Amino acid sequence: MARNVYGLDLGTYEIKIYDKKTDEIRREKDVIAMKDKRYIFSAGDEAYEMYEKAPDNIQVVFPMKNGVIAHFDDMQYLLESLLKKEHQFARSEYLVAVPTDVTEVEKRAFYDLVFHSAAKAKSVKIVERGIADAVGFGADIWKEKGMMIANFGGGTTEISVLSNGGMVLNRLIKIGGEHFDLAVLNQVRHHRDFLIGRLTAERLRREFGVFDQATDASLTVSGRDLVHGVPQEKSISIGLVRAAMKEPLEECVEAIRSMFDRTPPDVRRGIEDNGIYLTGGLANLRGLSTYLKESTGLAVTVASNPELCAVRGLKKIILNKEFKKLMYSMLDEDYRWLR
Ligand SMILES: Nc1ncnc2c1ncn2[C@@H]1O[C@H](COP(=O)(O)OP(=O)(O)OP(=O)(O)O)[C@@H](O)[C@H]1O
Repeated sequence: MARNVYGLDLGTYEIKIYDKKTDEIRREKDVIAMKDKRYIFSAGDEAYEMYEKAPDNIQVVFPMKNGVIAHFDDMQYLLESLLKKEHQFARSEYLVAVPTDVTEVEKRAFYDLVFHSAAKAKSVKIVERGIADAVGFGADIWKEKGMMIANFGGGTTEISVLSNGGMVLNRLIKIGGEHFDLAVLNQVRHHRDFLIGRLTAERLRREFGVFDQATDASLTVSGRDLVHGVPQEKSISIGLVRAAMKEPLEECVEAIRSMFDRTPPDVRRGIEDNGIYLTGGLANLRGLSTYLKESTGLAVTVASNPELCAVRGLKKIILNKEFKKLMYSMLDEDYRWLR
């Protein structure tokens, strides 16, 4: 008998784990800190705390890149160290949310990560992340004729069109929170000759958001003056931060529009009625829903705690037999049903 069942949403920014036994959702930053490029120094939130503050011999590494596993061994270590905090995680069953628009090799890596880890999984099942999101949102996925889910995450934006419990269209764009942060960082460097860290850039975009009436706000942040090479504090205006986010935002809107245009007419009608459902942590960005509404002409609804929507869906799928057919094993012969 399996000891426990876990739901895993392995994000570029944060890992979310649902534990059936305790009925809890845990989240931890998807980061490890290495010492002298050889030893693991710390993992998860503790490692993230060291980002941009660590001494030279400590390297802070993000094992996921653009929604897929970039450093397999580091990711495996991180997952194991998170699961070890649980009791008796060996011989458990796992349900993993995986982006749809990735290669088979990338998809397989999610499976191998769990199956061949010290977790000694009893079984590993996969569910498309867009579907987990829809279930987490509370949609009646079997009956809905047309739904569009846009998951704005830390490293990617995944757009899914669903109908009657199946995926009709899906696209993973390599634009997420970290790209917005880099855009802000570069904008501040070019226009103010001032170098800020990525975490400061994240703070600026979280503070200002992308859309509301405010035009004269500013925030004083620390960085390095590039003309004199000294640490300084400077006031950064809302206009500069929002100008930086314009380009990545427009790319996301363009992807939503083109997917909507490619959607079959019957499914489209459903989307016109329901609007777009926003999930993923970046959906918390102030003004994003208004911006998308204005630029696409569709209604927009943001999930509550949108970053947890997919893992909430995993929980429902694990607990509820009616969702059983949404999961599949990569060992099943028909696992390529989406292609
Ligand atoms: N209140 C907020 N305002 C703005 N951005 C936010 C807020 N809360 C979280 N975020 C952003 O959400 C992103 C993380 O979202 P999420 O946890 O869904 O990503 P992920 O699942 O790890 O990444 P991905 O889905 O791309 O693999 C980060 O970039 C973070 O800055």
